[in-house]
Amino acid sequence: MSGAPLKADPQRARDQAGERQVVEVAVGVLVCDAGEGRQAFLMTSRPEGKVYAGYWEFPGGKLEQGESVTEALVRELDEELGVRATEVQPWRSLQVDYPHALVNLNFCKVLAWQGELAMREGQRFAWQDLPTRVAPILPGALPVLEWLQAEGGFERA
Ligand SMILES: Nc1nc2c([nH]c(=O)n2[C@H]2C[C@H](O)[C@@H](COP(=O)(O)OP(=O)(O)OP(=O)(O)O)O2)c(=O)[nH]1
Repeated sequence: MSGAPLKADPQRARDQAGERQVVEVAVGVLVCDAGEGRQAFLMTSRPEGKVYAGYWEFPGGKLEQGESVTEALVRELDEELGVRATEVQPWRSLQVDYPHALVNLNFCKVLAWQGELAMREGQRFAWQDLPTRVAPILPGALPVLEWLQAEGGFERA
């Protein structure tokens, strides 16, 4: 990853500015076949009680001690969605400077999983294509939409 972090909500003060550790996060873009050569991707809303509650994002969460990105993502997808990811492809990374934390987002494409989706944290979910129909979207999820747009295949019929 190169360049300055994306600064979210720049008008707000930063917590513990100067002594911040980078928090590693594993994020999954679940992709499914939407027919006629098109694809769709899964977005979920942030549960109550978390920062940016109600904002739409991609499922995932912070790495625990000793975990790899893939291990953390498999665990988070099980905890949040009740599925077992079986094909995880590391994709892009991005640093975001939020008022609450400095995070390094490790985005992976999730191309296969076992089990039915079950929102275990009371979140909402929506299969999306481009342009998306959900709002508001978390600042650190917005760049993903540009990357998907650039790749093509996710536009609405
Ligand atoms: N899951 C996810 N997190 C994202 C995305 N974009 C983005 O900036 N983030 C940020 C928001 C949070 O600061 C951080 C993820 O932390 P989190 O609080 O959701 O993680 P967690 O599930 O491990 O939470 P917890 O156990 O501490 O409650 O990454 C995204 O698309 N998905």
